[in-house]
Amino acid sequence: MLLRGQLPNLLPRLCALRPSLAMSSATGTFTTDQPLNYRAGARVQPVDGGPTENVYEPATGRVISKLLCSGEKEVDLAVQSAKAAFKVWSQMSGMERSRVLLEAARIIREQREEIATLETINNGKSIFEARVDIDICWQCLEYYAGLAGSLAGEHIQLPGGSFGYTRREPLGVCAGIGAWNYPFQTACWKAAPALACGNAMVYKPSPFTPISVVRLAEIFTEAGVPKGLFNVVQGGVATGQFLCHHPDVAKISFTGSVPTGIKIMEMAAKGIKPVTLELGGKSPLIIFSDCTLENAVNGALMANFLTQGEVCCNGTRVFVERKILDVFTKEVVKRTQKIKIGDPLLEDTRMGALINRPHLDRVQGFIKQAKEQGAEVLCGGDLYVPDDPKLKNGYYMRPCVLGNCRDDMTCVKEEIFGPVMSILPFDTEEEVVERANNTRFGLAGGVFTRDIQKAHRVVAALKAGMCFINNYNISPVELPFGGYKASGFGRENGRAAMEYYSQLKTVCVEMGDVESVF
Ligand SMILES: NC(=O)C1=CN([C@@H]2O[C@H](COP(=O)(O)OP(=O)(O)OC[C@H]3O[C@@H](n4cnc5c(N)ncnc54)[C@H](O)[C@@H]3O)[C@@H](O)[C@H]2O)C=CC1
Ligand SMILES: C[N+](C)(C)CCCC(=O)O
Repeated sequence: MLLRGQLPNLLPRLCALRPSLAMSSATGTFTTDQPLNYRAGARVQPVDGGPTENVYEPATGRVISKLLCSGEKEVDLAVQSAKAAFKVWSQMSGMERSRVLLEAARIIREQREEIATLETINNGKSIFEARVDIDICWQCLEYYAGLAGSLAGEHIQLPGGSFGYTRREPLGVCAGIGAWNYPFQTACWKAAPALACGNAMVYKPSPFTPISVVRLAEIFTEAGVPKGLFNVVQGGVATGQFLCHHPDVAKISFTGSVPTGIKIMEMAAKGIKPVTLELGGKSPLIIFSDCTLENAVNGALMANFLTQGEVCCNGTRVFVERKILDVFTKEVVKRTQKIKIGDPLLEDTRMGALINRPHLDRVQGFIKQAKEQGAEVLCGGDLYVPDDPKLKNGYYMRPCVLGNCRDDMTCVKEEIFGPVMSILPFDTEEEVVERANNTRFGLAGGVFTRDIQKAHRVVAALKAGMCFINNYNISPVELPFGGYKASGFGRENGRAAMEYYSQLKTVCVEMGDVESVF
């Protein structure tokens, strides 16, 4: 096999030693040479594996696997495998599909520690957070299992005893393309509603985080989906393009950056395919002086520092009413300085490593530019070098709070996708709503206040798809999630997602004779 010999120290082969993974894994030990594509119910190497990419452990900078990018032939085989499984799965009742999805949820729950560990090793986020991510995944599958049985149309009476009815039908083979910040979760958010509606899926994770999604594919098979219902192709731009252009792909659900989202939409336009786009953001978090300060501070930390700040819906523009600017800022800085950075597999770590060196450099570049434009670094922003020698090549930085910010600064306008919070004072509600909406993005927004009328008034005025009152960045799977404006369209989670993975057929039934015009 191609990978044998390329990675001399392949022990422990944790994927192979599954049940004991959680116990035996430590930062700096994991490697795998298992194939990372999944097709027709099994791990496979791509038939036309193109360029090889290194897969890294962000905590140490070590290569943990090699990725073979799938070519056009492999993508086609995955789509054909999905097409065959779709024939079986789409004919099953919602209740039958529900049982399989519930079993998948159960297995994820059972293997929570193992999956969270894989996620931490490949993404760099803390194990504490990864466990929460995995909990959201099984909850998502449970939720859509619950909805699968109630997918139904309407009956509409027409004159003379005639009637019509609608059927909610699956679309066919759906393509899922994901980013690297929530690898397993993004796949679940797409697969759960897609499969509940009777679709099949070919999923392409980010080439930076290819590892955990293959476990999801194995779990679906173990749970009893027809072989080929959920396939994984690995690769970057070219593989994604083959998938989007494939004539048998009926829908594309994409999570990633705005520029790629535009390309996805262009490709979808050529094939008249529906798309769901979950894109970037630069969301506002508005702190009024009548808030509960401790909650607002906690909310600001939640809004900025989960997953090293690599979160699309982060509230990175923190607008603070001037009256409490000093006390809020002091408290936020104090709490930010206390965040424990380091080995993400340690229980008490709360911030791990950023995804890779180029991204860390990019985030550092934003901070440098912010300083040049007049922002003041109130804390952090510099590289963090852990004491543990095995972590010395990891991609760490200290979470950063920027003061003295203005709306026209780059750090306030552009998505940084790193642990960088910008604090902006405001004086009136009217002013802050206008400034909050003055962005091309519209993914999320938040408000902290004890005045319920003001809270509802402000979120009603925010041009954003996901708004929080007195909290931030929690993810109940029952609630639809998605953006306004350049942050995309379509929704994941909640009942709404069922709309985006099904199509409506109308059947008009004549009970009398045909009255012809001719
Ligand atoms: N709204 C949301 O739910 C989320 C949005 N994001 C956004 O994603 C970005 C960071 O993620 P990245 O992986 O760097 O984004 P990206 O846009 O570079 O890549 C996302 C995915 O698209 C694939 N891809 C890239 N070019 C493609 C092409 N031409 N055709 C088909 N596929 C292609 C990549 O391989 C990857 O799997 C941030 O802007 C962030 O805001 C990230 C997570 C969630
Ligand atoms: C889970 N949550 C809400 C923190 C983030 C989900 C969206 C993303 O993939 O960035």
